[in-house]
Amino acid sequence: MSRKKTLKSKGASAPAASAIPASNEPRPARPGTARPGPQVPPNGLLQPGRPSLGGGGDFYDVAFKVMLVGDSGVGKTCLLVRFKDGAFLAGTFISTVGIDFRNKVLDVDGMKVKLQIWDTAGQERFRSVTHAYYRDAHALLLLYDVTNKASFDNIQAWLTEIQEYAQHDVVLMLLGNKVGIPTCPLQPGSEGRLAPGQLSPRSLYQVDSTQERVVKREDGEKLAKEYGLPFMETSAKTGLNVDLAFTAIAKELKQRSMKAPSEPRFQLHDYVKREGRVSSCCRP
Ligand SMILES: Nc1nc2c(ncn2[C@@H]2O[C@H](COP(=O)(O)OP(=O)(O)OP(=O)(O)O)[C@@H](O)[C@H]2O)c(=O)[nH]1
Ligand SMILES: [Mg+2]
Repeated sequence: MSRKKTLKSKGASAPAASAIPASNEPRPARPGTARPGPQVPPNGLLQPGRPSLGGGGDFYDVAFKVMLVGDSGVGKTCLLVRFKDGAFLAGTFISTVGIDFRNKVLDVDGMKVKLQIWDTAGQERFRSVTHAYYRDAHALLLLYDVTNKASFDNIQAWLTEIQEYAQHDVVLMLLGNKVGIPTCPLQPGSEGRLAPGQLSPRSLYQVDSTQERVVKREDGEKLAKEYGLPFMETSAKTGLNVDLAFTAIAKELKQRSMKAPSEPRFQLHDYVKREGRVSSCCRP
């Protein structure tokens, strides 16, 4: 049985996701504290306007659990901090111990959608801790680092793990992190897209740091296509596509949770392809 076939069928015709009820929310762990797996949420949407227990009193209509996974050092914690606080954790790399979570409420087409985002430790020694959390995740963001080939090569192993521990209908997205926004002159209003002829060939593989890109965008796209996954390149440092990745997940989960959607079905793949910014102009 090929992985491609199995994983493709995971995302295709998934049933409605079950939302997390406010009363069953796990309480926030102290940063760096390993905790046992949370309770399985029962089916059903939340009552409109229920306050969030773990999110500082934010109001929301529906809540979902999202998990960040991938090798140690790919930028999971930084991606979450960028999304939650709009900041970049530069400086010394402090590896996550166990698991931690942050909440953020998004306005998705008039509905308050709370994402409870679990930041897992990428280090092998914490794998057994994180396994316990997969089963309740509604969505997974699987990251690799475009400056670290091993982190890309390990994606297949992560997919096998996801297949083993996550729900069959989990929403899954592949992200290549640490890409850069081009530094050459931009056309007005074209942030992230460059005018033709303004880049040197080196810029094709630009990253947002002094590290060299070793995983081409095309390789990420190819792998994602092979497994039927939506794909984007991101930068926790510059914020490139970070909000978009979480918004896309929130839109997909919200749509799935609605019994009889009034609007046309949300197309996750098309959305990220259409809205995603690229880090080089040399690609149509
Ligand atoms: N240039 C650049 N550096 C980044 C980016 N994201 C993270 N980093 C750096 O990469 C290192 C690792 O980032 P983390 O977010 O802690 O990595 P992690 O995936 O959470 O690692 P674990 O907690 O060990 O699983 C840190 O030094 C960050 O500053 C990015 O988008 N661009
Ligand atoms: Mg971390």
